[in-house]
Amino acid sequence: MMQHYIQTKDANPDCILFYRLGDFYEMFFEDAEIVSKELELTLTGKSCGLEERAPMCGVPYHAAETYLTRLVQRGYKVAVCEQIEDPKEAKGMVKRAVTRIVTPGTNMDAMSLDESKNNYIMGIFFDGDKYGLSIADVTTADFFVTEVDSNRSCLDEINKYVPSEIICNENFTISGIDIADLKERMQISIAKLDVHYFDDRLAVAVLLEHFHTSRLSALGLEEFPMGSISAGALMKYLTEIQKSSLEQFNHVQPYLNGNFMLLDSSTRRNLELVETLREKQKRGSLLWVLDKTKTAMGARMLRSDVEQPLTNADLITNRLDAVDELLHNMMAREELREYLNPIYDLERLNTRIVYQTANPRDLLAFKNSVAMLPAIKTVLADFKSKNLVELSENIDSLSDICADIDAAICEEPPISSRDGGILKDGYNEEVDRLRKAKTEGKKWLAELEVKERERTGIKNLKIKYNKVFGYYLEVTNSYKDLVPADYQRKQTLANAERFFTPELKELEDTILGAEDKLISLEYELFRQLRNRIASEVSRIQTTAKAIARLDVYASLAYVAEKNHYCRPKINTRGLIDIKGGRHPVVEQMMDQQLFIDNDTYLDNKKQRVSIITGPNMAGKSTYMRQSALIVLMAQIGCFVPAKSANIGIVDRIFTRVGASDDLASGQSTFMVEMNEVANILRNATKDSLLILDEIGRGTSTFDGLSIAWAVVEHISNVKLIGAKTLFATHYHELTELEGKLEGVHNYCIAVKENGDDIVFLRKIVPGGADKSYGIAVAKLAGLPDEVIDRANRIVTQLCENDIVDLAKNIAVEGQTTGGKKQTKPLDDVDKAQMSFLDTVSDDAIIDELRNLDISHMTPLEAMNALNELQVKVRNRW
Ligand SMILES: Nc1ncnc2c1ncn2[C@@H]1O[C@H](COP(=O)(O)OP(=O)(O)OP(=O)(O)O)[C@@H](O)[C@H]1O
Repeated sequence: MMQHYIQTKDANPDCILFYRLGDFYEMFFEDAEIVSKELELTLTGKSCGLEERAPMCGVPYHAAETYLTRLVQRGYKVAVCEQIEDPKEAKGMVKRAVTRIVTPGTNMDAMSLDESKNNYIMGIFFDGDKYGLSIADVTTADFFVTEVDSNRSCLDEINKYVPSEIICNENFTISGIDIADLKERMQISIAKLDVHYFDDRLAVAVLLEHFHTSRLSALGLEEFPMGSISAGALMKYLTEIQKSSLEQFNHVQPYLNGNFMLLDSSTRRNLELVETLREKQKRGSLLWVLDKTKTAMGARMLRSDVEQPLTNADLITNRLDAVDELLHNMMAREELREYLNPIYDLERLNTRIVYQTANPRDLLAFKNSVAMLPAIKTVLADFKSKNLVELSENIDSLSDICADIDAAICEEPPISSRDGGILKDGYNEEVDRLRKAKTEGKKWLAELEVKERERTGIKNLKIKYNKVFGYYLEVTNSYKDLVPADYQRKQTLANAERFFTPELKELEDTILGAEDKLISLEYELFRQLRNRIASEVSRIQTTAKAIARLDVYASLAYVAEKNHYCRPKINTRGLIDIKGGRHPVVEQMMDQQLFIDNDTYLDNKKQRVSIITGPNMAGKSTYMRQSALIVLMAQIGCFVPAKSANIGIVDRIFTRVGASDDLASGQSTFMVEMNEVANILRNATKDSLLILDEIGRGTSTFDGLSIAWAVVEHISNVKLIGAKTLFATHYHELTELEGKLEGVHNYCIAVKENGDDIVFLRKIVPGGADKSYGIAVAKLAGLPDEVIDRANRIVTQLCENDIVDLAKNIAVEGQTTGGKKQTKPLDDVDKAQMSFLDTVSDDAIIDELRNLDISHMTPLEAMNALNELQVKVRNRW
């Protein structure tokens, strides 16, 4: 055995070997050490004919999947070695061989995985220029193929799918990203495969053969040569490690990035689409609000919809029509949701059936789920919208499969398919006959027990059974003397003895013979039934997808009704006009009545950029995110939290919000911010929506202000970008851009002053904010009075210093541009003002400057006034 173990391990060096021995899987040597450490199991030793005992660790057969899954989730690969019938030998001859390899991306044990998430494995083929990508979920049989041409887009795709495993060619790199880092931080298992996997002819041949076609165009892949190679390599890898064909993959979905709204990874995170930024949990995300699905399939589909909004107006409108119809047919919708409720994860059940791991209870669950389909079809028959009609057509009631399972499997079958007791009486004559023999045998045993008690006078004589000795007569020591001579001893215990008689032996043969035959016959019939269902894989899958889609529409309709959403109009003119918009998540977190709604208006012409000012905590971020989320929700085909909304389709949403860390570790917050801004400026188009929150905050005030200013100039310029933009800032100077740059307008979030305190009105109004109120907000937050007083004094000093600096600048500018010499040192505002006067020969400006009463202005007003003068001076010279 040990020799075979070592050979098998040598053939699978990167796997932990689960070696089946009887009722246990055993691991040896370093595998045993890893398993005992990771799973906190006892490490023992086994001699196995070796001189020294080999370190050994074991897990029971029935619990192996749980242990195996835990190892795989930690990034290990596990090879499972079992006894199988040797196809080369006569029937009944067995050998030990690796039956499957389980990797993070191919772990099908749905019990221990989050069913609302897909478990993706991704293939990447990089030729130094482009990335060919293929993405598969072994359990749900989703299979996507695409190509991207920049490392950023490749990273975005990885972030979109968050695969558990990536297989790639040797050349794979993403410049600027350390692959080891990707592995570590995103917990992705990455395997670089041998070059022959990615051989273009071989890989494409694997793909074509799998789909029984001779042309890539038949799969819609003619435009994806790189993606096809990656798909072929992935297919080959999966076939090899699963040691079986991939029958469930009967469909490949190529997609062009242009079919979906592009969301880069930071935007996906910032908008908290499927999990919150900080806690990384679903509660508090957009998905949390929208997901009222009843099935795991529906939950998965909604999640991927949220991550991939559409860009095609017709497709969006069709989805909205379906949601609309379900919204307005409340009774029918709720009836449908009732029917969806008991439906199990048909996609995962289907895969278990195909992989022959489905047990009798799985088939029963399958039957109970499928039993709902005719009722669903009946209710759907009254619906008229295109997508619902199509769904109804795609739902096969699968009544033949349901009838087959119903005829065969009993009401409460065991979990294991090898324990017997699976089939209904009357399903198979031979099963019925053997069952009778078995029950009759039990009756005979009871009769024999009574007879022997009477014959021997041993009152507590019992006929018992165990796996090692079979049936035996047990006599306690107190009756030992009454044991007749024809009893043959089988075993002696401390307080009893066990015997058998020829009659008991004969009975045992009949009963156990019947039992063994019955178990293997039941298993065989169960297997036949399972294989028959597996041959219908494609019908089941189409139905499962249609049910998932119906569940998504019904969930969106339910949420729209419950949360008072409206149907968005969709336009392709680039107009975004939201009246009374609300933040879908924030309004759920508070009493809905308390959320103050706001309008958003952006277009491709006069209203491209909104500069939004307002104190901290006023609601700027909430407002900007809500606008982005409403656009995104509309493009998913979902109703939106607003009184009315007209949404011009956007090709991308970019966000730059707050401080965030990124995969590109080792960079400062400001560096990350600038990287993201650079990415936006490079990739945004006139059809994009940009949410920029406090750009430039991470550096010194004047550098930050200058960067923010230049960014707005660049974005608003139609020749350069011209994207629709919401730009929140604490740099009030930026409000000067209104009127200077075409399409730029000021908005602020209103607050009311109440003595030293402020009241947040949360309403967005045209115009710029006059003050920043930072210290007032700090006071609201409960900072001690002495700190607040000190902060007020410091801010006054700071602002005055700024004014001195500014005045100095003006003066110096005056010297150099006006030609007059200025030698006096300048160290306060008055001096600056005087010296400035010396340099200026223009009477009008001198008068203006003289009349400036800085001491009665807020520091900011003073700065602005001096700024304006500076501009005037410059313009004159
Ligand atoms: N329209 C609204 N109605 C009711 N409450 C709101 C509204 N908008 C925001 N809020 C509340 O105000 C809080 C602060 O909002 P937000 O973070 O958007 O402010 P901000 O102006 O971006 O602040 P900062 O400049 O400090 O980042 C939110 O957490 C929310 O509870």
